[in-house]
Amino acid sequence: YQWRKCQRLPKGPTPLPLIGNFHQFIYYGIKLGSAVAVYHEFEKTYGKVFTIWMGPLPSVYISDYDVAHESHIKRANIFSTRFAHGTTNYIREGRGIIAANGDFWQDHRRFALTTLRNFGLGRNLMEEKIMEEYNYRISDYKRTHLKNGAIEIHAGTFFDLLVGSIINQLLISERFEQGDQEFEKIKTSLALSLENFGIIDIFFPTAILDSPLMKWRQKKIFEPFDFIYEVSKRNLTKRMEAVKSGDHVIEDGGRDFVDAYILKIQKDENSGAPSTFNLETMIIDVFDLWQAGQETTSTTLTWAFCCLLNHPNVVKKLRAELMKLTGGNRHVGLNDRADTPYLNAVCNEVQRIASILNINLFRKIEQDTEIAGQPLASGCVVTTQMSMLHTDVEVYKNPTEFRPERFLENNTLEKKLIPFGIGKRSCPGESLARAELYLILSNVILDVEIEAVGSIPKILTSNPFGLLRRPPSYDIRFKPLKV
Ligand code: HEM
Repeated sequence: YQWRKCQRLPKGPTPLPLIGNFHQFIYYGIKLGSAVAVYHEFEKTYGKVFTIWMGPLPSVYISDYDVAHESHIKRANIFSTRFAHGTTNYIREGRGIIAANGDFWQDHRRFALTTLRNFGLGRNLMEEKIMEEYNYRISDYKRTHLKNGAIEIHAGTFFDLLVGSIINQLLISERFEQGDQEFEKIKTSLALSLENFGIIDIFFPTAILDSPLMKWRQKKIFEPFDFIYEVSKRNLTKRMEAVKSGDHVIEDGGRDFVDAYILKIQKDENSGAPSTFNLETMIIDVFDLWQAGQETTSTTLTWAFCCLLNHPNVVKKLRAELMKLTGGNRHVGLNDRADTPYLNAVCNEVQRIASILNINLFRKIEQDTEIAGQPLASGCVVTTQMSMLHTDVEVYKNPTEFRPERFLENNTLEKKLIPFGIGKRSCPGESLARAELYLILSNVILDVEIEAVGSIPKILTSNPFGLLRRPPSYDIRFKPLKV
């Protein structure tokens, strides 16, 4: 069966029955030190589209931009079904946005995009919200973490609180404060989960991962998801009850995502039409948006400042551009984007170096087709592996080097940089994430001098085989700028 199936799939290392290519993966993993290095090793032999068998399931990896474009955009109808097995489907059970498919997915993704856009995603209102949280967080840390006139903070915690509060304000108009027990519990359990998260969590059916057989690892892996779900459920049920009792009045389309969702539930109920919008699906949608919007952006910002601490020359050039633009008299805004070529290049290079997903989310192929002249059998899963694309030596010379100038020297590179994925399932939070990265990075550099507390963190991930490529953990000092 396996041999026959291989004939209808792109070439790849020879799989064994049941275990597929796990043994080669482990061998090369030990030898080369990271999942991305293993993929590149296979790419050397089999080309930019190849198959790796994850146990009995064949998964096809694409590491070429043109092939990704051809499949995920031009033939989006075949390449847009999410493969949501394992932990991806835990709690969600085909609901929400990340793990849903078909009409449910389309309705909920469209609703999320429209609602977030109405609340200013990609517009000035978004900038106001991000800057308000940024200014609040800086003044709060000035109050609690000032040492010899400088703020000393753990970079990851600072960005977690800042980004977590931005998305929380959008969803439910609440900010997290330092020392918030719930937030700390989410973050510590999420960190533990991500450290233990492995390839089996993507490919094993949810029923097995959640069965007594796997009890020994469930607490580590599932705890944060259970907890985030419980917190969302409690807060959203409270809001729903407050609306019913008249304690919370929704005016002018509401002030946040949850208000807009409650209006949508009421509208659908009144119309009597069948609807998938209710309290339970609201909890899952919020659960998805919060998780997808918090860890990703915070991780990227932590990578950004790790890169900048290692490259004071880049900070100098960046600050010179921003000072020239603003005269040091105002903050940088989203309308400045056309006038900040160097800052734009820095943001691009940060996202390339960070490439936060070692393993991108998968799509499922439900009909026989072909890809780059190779057959693709129904039943396999496929993904564009951005972690490979962004480290392709043919596109990015010395890919491990942080050098924003490469984007200024070659304007075709930006098109090939796809940190938010490609096609219909690409990230709906892209404009929010881009705005956060642009505004926070530029305004920190404009406002303060940055310094590592202790030794400068190396630009190296702490978990080269995890799903999320986590940045190093480090403390940073924000010192008043010498004029
Ligand atoms: C730097 C920050 C971020 C990065 C790098 C990122 C990256 C990604 C990637 C690679 C995907 C998968 C695309 C695919 O299937 O090919 C994705 C999906 C998704 N992202 Fe993001 N993301 C970020 C921030 C956000 C934010 C801020 C939000 C929420 C406001 C968000 C919400 C989502 C959702 C809901 C999906 C699932 C989309 C679907 O299946 O239709 N992300 N993201």
